[in-house]
Amino acid sequence: MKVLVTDPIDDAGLARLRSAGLDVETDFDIDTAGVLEKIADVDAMLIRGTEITREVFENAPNLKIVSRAGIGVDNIDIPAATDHGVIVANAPRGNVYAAAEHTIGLAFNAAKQIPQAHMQVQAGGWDGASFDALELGDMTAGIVGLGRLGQEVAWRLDNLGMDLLAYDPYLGEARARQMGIELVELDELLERVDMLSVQARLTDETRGLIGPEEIDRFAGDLIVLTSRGGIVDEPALADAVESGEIAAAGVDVFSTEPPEDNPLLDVENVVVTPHLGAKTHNAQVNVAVTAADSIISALEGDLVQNALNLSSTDASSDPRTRGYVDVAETASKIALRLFEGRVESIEIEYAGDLADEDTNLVTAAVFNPFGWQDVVVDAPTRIAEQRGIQVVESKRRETEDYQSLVSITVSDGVRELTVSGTLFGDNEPRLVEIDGFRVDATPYGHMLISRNRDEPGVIGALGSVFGEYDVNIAGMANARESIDGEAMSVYNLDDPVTPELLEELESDTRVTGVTAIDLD
Ligand SMILES: NC(=O)C1=CN([C@@H]2O[C@H](COP(=O)(O)OP(=O)(O)OC[C@H]3O[C@@H](n4cnc5c(N)ncnc54)[C@H](O)[C@@H]3O)[C@@H](O)[C@H]2O)C=CC1
Ligand SMILES: O=C(O)C(=O)COP(=O)(O)O
Repeated sequence: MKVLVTDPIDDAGLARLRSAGLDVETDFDIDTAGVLEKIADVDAMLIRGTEITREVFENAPNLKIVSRAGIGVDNIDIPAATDHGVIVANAPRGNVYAAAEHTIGLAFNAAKQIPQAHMQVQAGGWDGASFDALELGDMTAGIVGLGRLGQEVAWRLDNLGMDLLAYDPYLGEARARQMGIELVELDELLERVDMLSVQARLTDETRGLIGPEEIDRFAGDLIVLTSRGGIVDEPALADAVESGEIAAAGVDVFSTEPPEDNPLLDVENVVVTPHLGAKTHNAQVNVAVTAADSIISALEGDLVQNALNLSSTDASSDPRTRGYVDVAETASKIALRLFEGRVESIEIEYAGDLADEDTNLVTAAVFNPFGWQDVVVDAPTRIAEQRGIQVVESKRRETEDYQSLVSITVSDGVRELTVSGTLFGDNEPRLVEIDGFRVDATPYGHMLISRNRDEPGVIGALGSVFGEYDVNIAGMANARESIDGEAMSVYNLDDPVTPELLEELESDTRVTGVTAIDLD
């Protein structure tokens, strides 16, 4: 069977593949177009940064796995892989220490202006007074994204004597407390910390998370970026360091790599490195071997420990639960978007016929919308609990109205919110309860959920606002608590919801809340 390797990896990984009897082709100069030319007879791909688009999966009839020798998988279209039954796997642990050390290295280099001083001395200069170094030990650091890498960075900063805060919407408070870290909202973090360290993964949610407004709000001196470009606005950061509002920055990752015309490259107090975080010998061996092992497991039909998606071949292996994988993921995504607290626990209830089935894959799907890199096919509950989120799974045979029902309840210990879904007729997903409202909504595409006072004219008024913004309503489900009480409307829209449209809907005093959710 043929494995195509499109990025340089340590020889240990290549040797592993060859010793398993696989035919290994390496082509490190290849781009996505080149992949398309070669992919027809390829069974597995081992990659790092090569972009793997939907088109690749569409033209790869034999492909079973794309294995990433590294952590970030933002270069792979995972939903497309899942649609085509292709497993996506990464190497989640192999380079974390290397990347954490690099983060600390960058922090010191930027704070102490070491590269600038080095260049001065090499050029014959000797003017220590021209540098204005920062001291890390007295600082409070704020970590955005307290996952594996964020936690390794936190541990090292803690040992330098720094106080620590973090922003991470998918981590339980108790877990952070165990590490001596205070979890706060992003705005508070920006106002309270001296050093900002960004270790979140790049997702639709984190892209542009730290934009010009957030850079402006940041009251500290130092920013370090080592997870992915695109999370922090580069021109705004460059301006802030150039003008001295922020003393220094250390940047390993860029929105486009290699960076082209990137303003960060022109600012003296921004120390840059060429995505160097993982490039230690140990890390390179680790990730190459892990990625190769995943390929061998997949091609031998064994469980792939580091699989990140529920490939449709797995999900379809049991037609009784297949449809519920999507229902559960959607219900979980909607619950997370609507819930206003921090999720400390999650209850997954299976009722009706589904209670008799093996629901492991359905449970794993519940965690897909959480912003974690490791999506938990193997042991979803254990991984959630490692992140400080309690999981309660329950099953009951009886349901009032449905053959099967999956209900997801998220809670912060005080408030809770439930979303329930089922399959109708020909496996058609339906949402039947959202936060106490009984609805009959089809989850797909651009959705908007509004809560409003149950008064005449409100729905018409909202409809006119959609019209004004040229957004067509494809479907709508309405539910209410009681006459004159609160009502909920769930819209399917042909067009995406813009921030301006949201603002206008919210400006109607009869509307108590609107949430836009994109499902594909
Ligand atoms: N510079 C380099 O060479 C390296 C970079 N990386 C990057 O680091 C990233 C993180 O890796 P891990 O920590 O292993 O992944 P992880 O999945 O363990 O951690 C990511 C964390 O981000 C959090 N998160 C998700 N959405 C968020 C949001 N909206 N706001 C704040 N936090 C959010 C998650 O809850 C999670 O705790 C990888 O995705 C990869 O892109 C990893 C290794 C080397
Ligand atoms: O593992 C990751 O996500 C990294 O960013 C490091 O990987 P790379 O050096 O780009 O292969």
